[in-house]
Amino acid sequence: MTIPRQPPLPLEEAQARLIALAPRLPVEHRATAEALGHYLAAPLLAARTQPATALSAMDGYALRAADLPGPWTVIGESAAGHPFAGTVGTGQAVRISTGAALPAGADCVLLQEDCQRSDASLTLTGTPPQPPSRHIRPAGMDFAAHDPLLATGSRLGAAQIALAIAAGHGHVPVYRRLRLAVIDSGDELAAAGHALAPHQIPASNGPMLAAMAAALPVDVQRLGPVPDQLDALAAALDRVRDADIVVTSGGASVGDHDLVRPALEAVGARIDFWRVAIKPGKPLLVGHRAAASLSAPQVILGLPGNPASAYVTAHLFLLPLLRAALGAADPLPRPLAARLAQAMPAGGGRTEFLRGTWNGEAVTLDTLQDSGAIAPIARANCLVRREAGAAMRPEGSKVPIYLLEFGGFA
Ligand SMILES: Nc1nc2c(c(=O)[nH]1)N[C@H]1C(S)=C(S)[C@@H](COP(=O)(O)OP(=O)(O)OC[C@H]3O[C@@H](n4cnc5c(N)ncnc54)[C@H](O)[C@@H]3O)O[C@H]1N2
Ligand code: MOO
Repeated sequence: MTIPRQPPLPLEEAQARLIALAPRLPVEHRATAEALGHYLAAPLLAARTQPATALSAMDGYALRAADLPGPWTVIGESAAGHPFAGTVGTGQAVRISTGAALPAGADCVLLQEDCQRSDASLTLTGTPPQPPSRHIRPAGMDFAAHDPLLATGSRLGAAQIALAIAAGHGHVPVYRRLRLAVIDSGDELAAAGHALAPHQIPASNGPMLAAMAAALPVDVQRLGPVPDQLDALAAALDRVRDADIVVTSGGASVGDHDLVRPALEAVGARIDFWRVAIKPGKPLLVGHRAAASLSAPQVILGLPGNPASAYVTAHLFLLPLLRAALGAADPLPRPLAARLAQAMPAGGGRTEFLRGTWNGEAVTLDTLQDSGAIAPIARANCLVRREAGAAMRPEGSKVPIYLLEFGGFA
């Protein structure tokens, strides 16, 4: 099967078509403490009220605001985890610590710095709290039972895990971990750490792509480097039949040894589209094939071999595909506006993603934008977007940038 030669797709259309192919993974109930990086498969409602009862926010004395300015008689203590059993009556106070339950009858916490205690008697020496309830956290201040807390598709980071656990959820519904196969291909490639002849280079794309996926709940299987032979590539694709998603790098272009497309056809995959109007990354290839062991067809993403092309297309296509399959509500990278520290030359025929450095105020473009260069992608902390045919932008103009976090680890 050959695909008709069509013009490269516009970026947004290609991204939408790829995301529409994302396999939906089965839902599982995972221990919340072990769900870091997963996306919620259902909305999370509070299963309890927090705090369940009014608590003191400070160390001091719980008393009745109507009794101000005192004096009081201290009748007991409420410590965190050890509430006072009785009721605070007129002229009475209870010693209270931060996080302890406010005793019945009390509606004011006086800071210990603002009073003086001698045995059971307590007198005001400073300013009473204004309003009197200032140091009290009312029941339900954080959330109440049945409150919606996190929407479907929210990602569980440290704070979201804390919230889910505080809201009474020991387990959360998430999609199961995704199986990703990463294949390096090319006769010139040698596995990391091997001695190299001058015509060889280390296969760096596979480890790079695996590292980019590692921040997501993904199990990565790496293969290769696979030689530029149709049967070797087809055999590698056969070995990864059980993966939810397969990503290759290299061999996606028009050269005599660019065999990813024929290999996909040889293993019965359907090509969805080939080539996107972006620089770097034009020869991107997308296909899929049915697999008996999978509930959804496997998606195969053929990234270009040039390291900067593979890196940029992984940000624009691979990570969004993984996020979509894992249930993200918002899988595409989101740009922010940054000021150019220098003029940006006019754009060419494709939408470009230039390697740059943003210092919090302005963005500087790398002087080396060759898609075969790895040093600039390691220096960059952002990609600067330049539309096809864009006019020259003077220094100080606002341009869209995509932050790369820590070398793509986000
Ligand atoms: N006549 C044309 N030539 C090329 C075109 C074109 O339209 N017409 N497109 C160019 C563009 S754009 C790109 S991008 C590259 C991509 O080609 P491939 O995806 O087929 O990649 P390869 O040729 O296999 O490799 C390109 C380059 O990258 C190095 N490479 C490959 N795999 C790895 C790896 N795993 N780790 C590190 N480096 C890797 C490889 O050695 C090559 O130097 O095609 C242009 N050509
Ligand atoms: O698209 Mo290629 O990635 O320009 O070098």
